[in-house]
Amino acid sequence: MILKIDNVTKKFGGVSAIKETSFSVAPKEIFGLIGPNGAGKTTMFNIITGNYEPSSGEVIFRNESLNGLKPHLIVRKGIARTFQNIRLFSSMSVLDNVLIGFDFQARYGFLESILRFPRFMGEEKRIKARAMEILDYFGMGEFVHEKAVDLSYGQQRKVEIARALATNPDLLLLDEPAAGMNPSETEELGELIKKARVDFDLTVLVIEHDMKFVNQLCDKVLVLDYGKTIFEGKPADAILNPEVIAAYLGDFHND
Ligand SMILES: Nc1ncnc2c1ncn2[C@@H]1O[C@H](COP(=O)(O)OP(=O)(O)OP(=O)(O)O)[C@@H](O)[C@H]1O
Repeated sequence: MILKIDNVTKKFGGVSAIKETSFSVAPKEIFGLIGPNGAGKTTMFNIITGNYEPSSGEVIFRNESLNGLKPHLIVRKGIARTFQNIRLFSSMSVLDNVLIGFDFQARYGFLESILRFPRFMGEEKRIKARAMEILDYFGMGEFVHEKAVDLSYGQQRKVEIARALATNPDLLLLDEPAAGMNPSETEELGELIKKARVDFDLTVLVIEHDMKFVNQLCDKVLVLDYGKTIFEGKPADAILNPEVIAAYLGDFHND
């Protein structure tokens, strides 16, 4: 298993957003985290990425506990994410937004970058080429010099994924990647994520509300409701499960 969530609880004041939840994600799996609004999905992402500390329980990534690690260190361990609300720098170019993902500072501090100027320049060139390559992969090659704000919603989501991939992750967390996309864009994105899993050697954990998309994309799903697991298994079986149906009140497109 590449990721193991071991009996994790997260409390905010008196409210438990996550209650004693456990699950494991296998290498190269596309694993869906689903459930109605407020079920605790984004909280789970925030725990995995170190934005929140679990109240109890443990997150284990490649046999190593992530508890207590700051988010930037977790990125360096090989976990990257996108956000439910797109977080691009709107007035910066598409290319610069992706370059941020490469985390220059992590490799070269300011002084180091002056002392090793030639090497730094070589590295910068290499990083730029890789950023262009990733953007091309997502069909964004012709937009690299556009400002992020001038792109469509669907294009911005692809740039966010490209930026996450720039950190060279083993595990990619996608928070509602298809939100705001039309059905054909959604289907295209699903195929692209499946292809990227192979080409970028990725394990993917995805939060999504669109069950058609989940069905197309995910090998396995975990359904949360009020912070508790109510189903784990194949997406096609989830939509037939009475407890899952009750949690959604029979409406899988309630968002
Ligand atoms: N920082 C916080 N402080 C207090 N309560 C929070 C915080 N973050 C989340 N919660 C609460 O935890 C619960 C789970 O929220 P969370 O955002 O994880 O749900 P979700 O499944 O991602 O929902 P959605 O589909 O609407 O994004 C909610 O009741 C929410 O109000």
